[in-house]
Amino acid sequence: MKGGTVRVESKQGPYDVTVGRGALDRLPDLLGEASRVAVIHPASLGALARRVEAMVDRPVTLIPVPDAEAAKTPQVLTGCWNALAAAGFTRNDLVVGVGGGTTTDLAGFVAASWLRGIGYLSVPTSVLGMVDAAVGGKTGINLEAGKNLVGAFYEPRAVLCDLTLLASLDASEVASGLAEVIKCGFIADPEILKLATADLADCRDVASDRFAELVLRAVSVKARVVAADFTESTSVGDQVGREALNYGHTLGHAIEKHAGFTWRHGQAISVGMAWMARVSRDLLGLDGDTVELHDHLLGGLGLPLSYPAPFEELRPIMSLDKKARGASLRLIGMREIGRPTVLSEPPEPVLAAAFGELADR
Ligand SMILES: NC(=O)c1ccc[n+]([C@@H]2O[C@H](COP(=O)([O-])OP(=O)(O)OC[C@H]3O[C@@H](n4cnc5c(N)ncnc54)[C@H](O)[C@@H]3O)[C@@H](O)[C@H]2O)c1
Ligand SMILES: O=C(O)C(=O)C[C@@H](O)[C@H](O)[C@H](O)COP(=O)(O)O
Ligand SMILES: [Zn+2]
Repeated sequence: MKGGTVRVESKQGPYDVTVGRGALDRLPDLLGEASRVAVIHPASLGALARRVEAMVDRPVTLIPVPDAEAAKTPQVLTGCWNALAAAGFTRNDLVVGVGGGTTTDLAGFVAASWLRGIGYLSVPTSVLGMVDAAVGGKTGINLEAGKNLVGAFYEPRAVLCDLTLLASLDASEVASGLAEVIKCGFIADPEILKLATADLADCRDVASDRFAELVLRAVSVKARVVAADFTESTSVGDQVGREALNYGHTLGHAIEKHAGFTWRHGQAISVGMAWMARVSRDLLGLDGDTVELHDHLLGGLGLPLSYPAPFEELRPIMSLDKKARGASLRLIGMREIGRPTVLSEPPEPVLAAAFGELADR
């Protein structure tokens, strides 16, 4: 399998996510009525941004932004708004986000907020961007206080996942994106876990058929989940909607904040999933083999399974998680593979002990 198209039928959809080598060639057909196009990209991907500019037959404003989480700040957001104002962007114009998940989160929010919403086209260039961040309409920025605290649900008109763009990505970035793929396997698609178990090295090869199938499967999981619960509002009792995609993220986001946003998102949620597997074993009866499978797959992909800080320093940060309600912590746990569930007000000693177990491995 070398690629394919997944349709996202969300509340603001429908739109297509095109996965494959050469997917970027579709871009000129997706410009619609735009009089102008802004290309928001990390400065380090300037050559790619200029390649996109050359594909556009109308005025283009290139907006370079910092790399990684440094892009997701109020200051950078303001800089993007000012660039659109200077170039006279109007309601029919288009923002194109070209970059990893940090860039597409930022660019999507620029599009969502400029004139209360203009067209947005997403060109993710990292594994994580393709399998998760660019799909499903969560856009936004971080604050000093924590991850993704300001943003909007705002869908793109299309997502172009050109697998050839991944050739220049570091191995650690590939692994970071695969953490979200493994997450999709645990919450909704056991075939992902089988594909990964069969050949972990092949999973990390962005030119392999196995890799392309993993991307498509993860995008399909995300499309199904957001179609059923776009604004993350249908979890009832221990039944879980879009919040399932947050498996491993309560601790993961706390680690990112604690590390001053120097840890990659995928690395942080890897620790978060290893932790949640243990919490789920202790509180939801998840079997030991599935806990082991977390360690085997995540560790085997080169992802971390522990974080070097006392749990007491991470726990207060977790209270700012979007799933929390008032003083009550709500986690996404798992009863078995494919059966995520909401875990409300989990006993604190269990949380601390599970974290200690990771350090002792
Ligand atoms: N909106 C969502 O639903 C959603 C989902 C998952 C993650 N996220 C967010 O996504 C972000 C993480 O995304 P990420 O892991 O892509 O990080 P990133 O955007 O920081 O990209 C990782 C690094 O790879 C570089 N890079 C990107 N594409 C490249 C390429 N083709 N060649 C060489 N280098 C390249 C980037 O410049 C950066 O240095 C986090 O902020 C996370 O919170 C959002
Ligand atoms: O799309 C979703 O919903 C997710 O939760 C996907 C996550 O992988 C992603 O990291 C997302 O940005 C987390 O969002 P947040 O609402 O917890 O900030
Ligand atoms: Zn994530």
